[in-house]
Amino acid sequence: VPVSQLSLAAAKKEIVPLRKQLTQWGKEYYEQDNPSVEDYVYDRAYQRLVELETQFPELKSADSPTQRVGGAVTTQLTKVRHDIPMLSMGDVFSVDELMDFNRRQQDNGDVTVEPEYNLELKIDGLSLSLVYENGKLVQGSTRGNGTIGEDVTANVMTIKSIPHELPEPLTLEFRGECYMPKASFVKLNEEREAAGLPVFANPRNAAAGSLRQLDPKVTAKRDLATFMYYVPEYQKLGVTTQAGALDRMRELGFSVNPNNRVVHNEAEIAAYIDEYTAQRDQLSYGIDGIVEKVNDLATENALGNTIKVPRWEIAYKFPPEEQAT
Ligand SMILES: NC(=O)c1cc2c(N)ncc(C(N)=O)c2s1
Repeated sequence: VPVSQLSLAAAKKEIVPLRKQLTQWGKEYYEQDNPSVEDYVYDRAYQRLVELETQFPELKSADSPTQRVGGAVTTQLTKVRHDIPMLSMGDVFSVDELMDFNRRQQDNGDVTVEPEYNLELKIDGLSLSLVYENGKLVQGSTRGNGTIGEDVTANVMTIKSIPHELPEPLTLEFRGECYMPKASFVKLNEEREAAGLPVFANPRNAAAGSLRQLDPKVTAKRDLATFMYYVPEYQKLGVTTQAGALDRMRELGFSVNPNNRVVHNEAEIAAYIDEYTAQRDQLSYGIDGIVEKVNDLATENALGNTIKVPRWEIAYKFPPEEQAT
């Protein structure tokens, strides 16, 4: 039933169990790296809760999953505060919705947004922050709940694609995705099966479970990989566009996904989405969508973020894959 046709009583009846269900799923996803439902199930339920709370603000409650970015952080790893929050992203599920987002973004009233976007693959892993001081890697951390993450410095030191030292003495944070290649995931689960250990449900959980280890020697054996994609203080890189920032990260020795593309209109956006929807199964790593970013970084800065998500980037999520029988 559309939220607009619900009575307050009916909304209350629906919102309570929905909130409990999302809190439970959130715990599984953020704390146990073992969600019991596909992302799209969670996303759809979350969207419904947002609609209900928007239509009936008197039903909003501080402990609602919509009032927190990400889940709670509960592991023995030490905590790290992200001075610049690691935000999640808004989602859209169709090209039409994506075009609506772009139109609203351009009609925002005070920031002129040139229709030039950088499209990137949305890697199915977990967010990673790397901090360098004078070109040396000093800290690695997870997103956690967006403000408080977990320190995984010793673990990231074992990941081959992460440079310990940059060719320039930069003091800067770099963000990206830590993921496990599909082939490594299959091999790891075969080994775990043979050893009578519980298997991981998907590569994302395997990456999260492998990165958030207390023992770096375990991480070292897990064949983790990275694609770096964002520099919060991009001004220090001497670039003006997101595409330029990716090139600079390649120059610095980071692993950066090669499939980004600068586009200027709906046809090019739709073509990119079709291309990678078709290629999804052939890629050696998991992707669950596309990330569209405003290419001009000054514009990105001017647009800024809402309390929970950036205004300058959006995720287009693929329809769920048919589960392999
Ligand atoms: N802001 C986020 O939560 C992002 C999440 C992701 C992801 N999982 N994969 C790729 C990108 C990208 N290329 O920007 C982003 S951005």
